[in-house]
Amino acid sequence: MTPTSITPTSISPTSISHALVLRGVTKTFASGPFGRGTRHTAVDHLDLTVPAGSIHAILGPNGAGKTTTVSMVATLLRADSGEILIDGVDAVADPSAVRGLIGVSGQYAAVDGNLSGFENLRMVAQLYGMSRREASARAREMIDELDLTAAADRPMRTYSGGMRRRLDLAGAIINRPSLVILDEPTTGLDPRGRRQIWRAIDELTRTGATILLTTQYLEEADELADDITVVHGGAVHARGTPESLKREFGDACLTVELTRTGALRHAVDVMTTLAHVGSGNPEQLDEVRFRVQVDGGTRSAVAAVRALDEIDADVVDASVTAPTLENVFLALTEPNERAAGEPGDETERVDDVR
Ligand SMILES: Nc1ncnc2c1ncn2[C@@H]1O[C@H](COP(=O)(O)OP(=O)(O)OP(=O)(O)O)[C@@H](O)[C@H]1O
Repeated sequence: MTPTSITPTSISPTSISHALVLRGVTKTFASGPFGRGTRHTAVDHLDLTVPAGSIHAILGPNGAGKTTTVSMVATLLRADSGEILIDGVDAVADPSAVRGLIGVSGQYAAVDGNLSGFENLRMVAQLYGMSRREASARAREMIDELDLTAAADRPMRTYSGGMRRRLDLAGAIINRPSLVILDEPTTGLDPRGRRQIWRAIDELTRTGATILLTTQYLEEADELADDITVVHGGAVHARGTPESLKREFGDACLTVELTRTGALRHAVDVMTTLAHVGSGNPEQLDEVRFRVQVDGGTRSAVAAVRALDEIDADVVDASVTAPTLENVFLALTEPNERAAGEPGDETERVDDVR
């Protein structure tokens, strides 16, 4: 993974090369027969900048507009308005030029199930205009890189889900695109299959490729992404590095275990009075444990434990867990989104971005 850290507004257009720029991109769909019903805005004035060679993840709940966004970047859908630039080429005005610059996952896995993985890839390479010899060499190279050597000459219909995904990824990158678009590349894979794809994606960035990724798996974004944009209702809600988002929007959690005679109810009542030191509402986990968010990290965890000590609560164990991207996701996409604090150095709220 490239250790790039960006602050979108702090990057001057000349200071860094952007593989992908979206400005004010909007897409609406009409409902009802013949598209005559009400219009629904799937993507709403979306701005995004992705530095060359980095991995950018778009996160959001179902229906947030992720697939619509990547489909517009992939020239599979036309934006209603706004600008999409890939390596400086306008995807709306010149989609065919852009198609030579991008690779899109999900399009190659089922080319022909009776052909072997190698034959499928060679065919895709030839479709990109490579000679048969060049296509064969490139297909073999991809097969080896994606760990498919042993199965290369078997009919593709015998491949497992994970192998198909890797073959699909090989098809998406066989033409050495500068921007690779991966829409939920590991959905449905088991943990081993997922990790194999992660390794392949990581390897890909070493060749200088830029990756735009959507995923439902927060640990996937955490593992792979240099930067994350959280979208909700078609608009950007926040963006930053995984770490800056966790710092800004995720809360650490204090879990406390008392002895059986440790007066849990009383302890929980005391916790509810500690909002002034950054504790949230305590949640009772069982008859001896409760959990409470501690906005102020260690400081509020220490204050909480002190308060328990003052009431002789018989604490057996108290541990603080670091915020996760899941906390961030939930905080930013819940229906009554909490009023998040001021943006940190590396994290932006949508109001700051537009
Ligand atoms: N072709 C279409 N016609 C009408 N509405 C559409 C169409 N495609 C998407 N939408 C709507 O646009 C919104 C965004 O959909 P999109 O598929 O981009 O979301 P998503 O974030 O990818 O969701 P998911 O995680 O469920 O795949 C949704 O409300 C969806 O119903």
